[in-house]
Amino acid sequence: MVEPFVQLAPAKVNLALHVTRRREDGYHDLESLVVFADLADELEARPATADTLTIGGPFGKGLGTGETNLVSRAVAAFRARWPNAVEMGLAMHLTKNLPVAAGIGGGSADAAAALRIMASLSNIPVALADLADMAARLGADVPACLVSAPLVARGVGEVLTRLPEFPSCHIVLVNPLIPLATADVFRRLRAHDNYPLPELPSPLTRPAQLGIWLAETRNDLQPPAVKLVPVIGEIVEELGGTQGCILARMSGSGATVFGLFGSAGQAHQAAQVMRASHPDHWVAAAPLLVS
Ligand SMILES: C[C@@](CO)(OP(=O)(O)O)[C@H](O)COP(=O)(O)OP(=O)(O)OC[C@H]1O[C@@H](n2ccc(N)nc2=O)[C@H](O)[C@@H]1O
Ligand SMILES: Nc1ncnc2c1ncn2[C@@H]1O[C@H](COP(=O)(O)OP(=O)(O)O)[C@@H](O)[C@H]1O
Repeated sequence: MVEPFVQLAPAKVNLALHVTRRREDGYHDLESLVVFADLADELEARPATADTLTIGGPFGKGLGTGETNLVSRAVAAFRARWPNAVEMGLAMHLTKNLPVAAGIGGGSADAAAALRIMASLSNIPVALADLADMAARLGADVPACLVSAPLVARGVGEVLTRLPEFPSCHIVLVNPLIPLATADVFRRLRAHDNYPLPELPSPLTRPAQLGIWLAETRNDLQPPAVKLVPVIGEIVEELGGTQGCILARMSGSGATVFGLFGSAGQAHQAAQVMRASHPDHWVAAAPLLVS
């Protein structure tokens, strides 16, 4: 049996997300502090006669394996741009551990993982800038997911500034398992020209410092999302009240809510509290990826 090529597709968390402008093309410019959790989908690839995709894992059910899947789209985009770079076919298997349409970029992370696999198997050198360009065409969050480390994203997500250092933090994610379409949330947004992110402290090394900065920021998509799914507001309040929680807020366009903690113990305790009061929600705790 040939060992598969494996890439993790970590969950994205928008610690802050300011919507700064509505553009002519209908999209919105954002400024977002984006981090990634040590909690991921897993993509495996084995040499095969043709490209195929199978899906398993707790959130794999109902997710199409055809050309609408972001993994298939990423592989097809890579092959169209560099037709002879990867000569063998690839049997891919996606283990879907992250809820779908949840504001934590699972699909985008899967696409980025597929691009990483293709680039690592390529027999010609692929410039990172070309890969990032392809990522941006697959989806607004895919360039950030290629990096999977703390960064500030601007534009619709294609202008990235990596952060040189980031405090060691832990995160709790709670999702009520109500999928929320990004387009619906933007459609409900009333204020389109909010102020940009304040300047980050430098160096940024302590969770408390991050907490002070985050208190000056928002997720502008949270109010419209709460209108569509009111339980998001209740989760923010409850998670925010758990011991040691620096900040609770919605990620992306929702419906996942994160709680930020300075220690693993506090995060696991908060996760237990949330599991006990919401046995029907998805609850996970993990460290943030900081390197
Ligand atoms: C909001 C964010 C923040 O990280 O995360 P998610 O909630 O999706 O995880 C992303 O910008 C989401 O990016 P992505 O998921 O690729 O968005 P798309 O599917 O392309 O967007 C669906 C629709 O939402 C609106 N949209 C999306 C992004 C944006 N910057 N402005 C918009 O107005 C557009 O109407 C678009 O047609
Ligand atoms: N591999 C994939 N995993 C998840 N969603 C996918 C995938 N491929 C395509 N999609 C589609 O992308 C949409 C956004 O999914 P996802 O990235 O999980 O959410 P979000 O953008 O809210 O973070 C879903 O509605 C889903 O139908």
